[in-house]
Amino acid sequence: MSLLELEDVSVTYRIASGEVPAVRGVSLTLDSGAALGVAGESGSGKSTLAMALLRLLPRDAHVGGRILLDGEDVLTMKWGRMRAVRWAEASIVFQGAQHGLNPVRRIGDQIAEPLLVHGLAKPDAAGRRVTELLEQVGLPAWRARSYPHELSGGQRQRVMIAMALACSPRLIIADEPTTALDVMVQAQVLSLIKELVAEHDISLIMISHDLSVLADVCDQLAVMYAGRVVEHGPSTEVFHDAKHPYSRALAAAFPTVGDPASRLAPKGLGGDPPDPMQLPSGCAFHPRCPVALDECPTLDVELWPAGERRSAACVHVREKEGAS
Ligand SMILES: Nc1ncnc2c1ncn2[C@@H]1O[C@H](COP(=O)(O)OP(=O)(O)OP(=O)(O)O)[C@@H](O)[C@H]1O
Repeated sequence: MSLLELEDVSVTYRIASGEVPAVRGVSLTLDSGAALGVAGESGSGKSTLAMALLRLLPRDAHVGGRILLDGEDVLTMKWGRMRAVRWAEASIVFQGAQHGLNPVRRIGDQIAEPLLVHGLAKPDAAGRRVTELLEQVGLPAWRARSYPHELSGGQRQRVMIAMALACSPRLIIADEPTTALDVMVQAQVLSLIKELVAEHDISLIMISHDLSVLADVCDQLAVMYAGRVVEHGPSTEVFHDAKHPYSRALAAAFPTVGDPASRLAPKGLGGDPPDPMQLPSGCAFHPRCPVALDECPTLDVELWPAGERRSAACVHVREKEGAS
């Protein structure tokens, strides 16, 4: 049974100079207890998509399509219901934990807040839950009395994960949860996330530019380029045998988890990702594509089947798989 279904989701920012189509026609499903990785370079629309899931986007963002969380459309929910869903049913961990924590409040009070706000615990019980959550994320109970500046970056990210777990949500969205951390701490936080989602049967959407990290943690991968999903399938297959030339370049840039090369741009790709306000015609990837054909600039691109439970938006896949 799907916990989350995205049907033709699009997000357009309306700014003074025009419209920014940040997410274009994304359809994905996430089964209960499964982990989906969303990969792509900076600007591909990953964070916009994540924020759209919990309606956390600024007012100038216009969202289309349907986002069904356990069958309920997030986009048409009343605000009261939406607030109840956040933290309690789905929570989000952002990149750079230092920005997500209040610098002048103790850690324990911040972890307890979602429990108290949602009326899920009285102060005493919330205190006990904070101790339990700190233990789950590998921090001693006395850390509840610390302030954020007394913790390392990795510890702060653990606190953010404890907050995300506080109300026992069914879905956690982790947006580049380890990007700001050094390689060793990154590996520790990743294994913590893996362990927690498995133990608590939580569904996970994890966002990263690093395909190797996602392949390590997630069952399924969606690769985004210029606001669209260009490849989707089981993560190890997409990572080791990508069908789209963009996914291949991303996979080649991040050979193993935590590799220092993960800070580099995709190998073999010239140029930059396109400006969403001036998207190339046809397949938006064609100006950077090493295997582009004459027809790519005018191609009506879609996700074509690329083997069992796999799809890719590349003309070569369409030809090989015999789709039309
Ligand atoms: N508030 C906003 N107003 C206008 N455009 C925006 C806004 N937020 C994001 N964008 C644009 O939307 C596009 C997608 O941005 P988004 O942050 O979702 O990408 P991303 O893949 O998450 O990138 P990163 O990895 O750098 O966070 C980009 O072109 C970005 O400039």
